[in-house]
Amino acid sequence: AEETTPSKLNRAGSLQAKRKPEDFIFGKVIGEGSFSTVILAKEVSTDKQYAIKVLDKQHIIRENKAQYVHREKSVLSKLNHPFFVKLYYTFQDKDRLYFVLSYAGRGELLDYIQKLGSFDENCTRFYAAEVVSALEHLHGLGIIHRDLKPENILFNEQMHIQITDFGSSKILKTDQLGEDSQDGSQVAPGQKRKNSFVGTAQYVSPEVLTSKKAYYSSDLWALGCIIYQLLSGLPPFRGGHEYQIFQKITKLEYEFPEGFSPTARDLVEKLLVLEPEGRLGCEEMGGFDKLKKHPFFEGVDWSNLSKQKPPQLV
Ligand SMILES: NC(=O)c1nn(CC2CCNCC2)c2c1CCc1cnc(N=C3C=CCC=C3)nc1-2
Repeated sequence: AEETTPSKLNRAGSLQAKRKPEDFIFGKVIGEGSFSTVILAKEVSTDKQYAIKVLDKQHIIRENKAQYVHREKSVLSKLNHPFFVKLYYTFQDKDRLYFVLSYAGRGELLDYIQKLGSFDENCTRFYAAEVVSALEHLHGLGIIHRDLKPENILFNEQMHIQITDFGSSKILKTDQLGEDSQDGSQVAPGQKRKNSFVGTAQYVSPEVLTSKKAYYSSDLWALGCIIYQLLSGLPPFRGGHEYQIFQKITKLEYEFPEGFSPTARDLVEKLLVLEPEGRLGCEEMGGFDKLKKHPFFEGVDWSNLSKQKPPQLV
């Protein structure tokens, strides 16, 4: 009998044929991870472009990374928000796993910062607001990104952000009663845990460096670094070598360039706080509502950012 294509229920609960590699024409490589390659691909039947993350099964097993792959898939499957890359399909063949993700065609925020030198206040306000809105959604799902940086903030064709790369994210709580889905150990909601992962030097928070604990507010620290970098062109903590950067972070050794606006400075100073519970936007400091009310965000309409026309990047 002819082989029937296996099918499964999609998000909307309708039957969906399982995709297979032959359904796509693979093009250029757009990203390389330690155990994944991201390839631009076109679906033959729809002509739609996707970013397909291809993972080698043997390599994942050899490097004992299966738990990270499961975590990334479970995080991506939970995420259904305009400011995150979307996971459409997953399938596998004998040697590889395939994650079919939305393609953010306008590339990385980092490229625009480097091309323009820095963003003006209006563009910084808009895109910082999109990142805040994205973090509010992510933390609301009990997920920490843990490696937020301008390279992982992409733009779609409409120039709205698409946050990506959840290979190093952490699920602090699932919908069940605080059970941590990765290894089944019980983690009370909001409680922190020992972790092996450390983010990218310039954006890693002091607590991850000293106690290896992941907090929701570790992403707020990264937000502070990103806002500083949007307005000044460079991240606040810099150095020739990682240990020099780490030293400056743990000693909160950074300064503002001439002309940095006082309102923006006040916001960055409220995010780059050594104690995680002291950062504007964390629960202990009034949560995201308090952060969204900061004077720097005056005039932002938080209700429909993804529907607004982004300011022209100048
Ligand atoms: N690791 C990933 O999941 C991933 N990696 N990339 C490419 C990386 C390139 C370096 N900076 C971080 C992203 C992607 C994804 C998800 C899905 C995804 C969707 N669209 C793009 N688009 C790009 C367009 C131009 C240049 C780079 C990426 N890229 C990705």
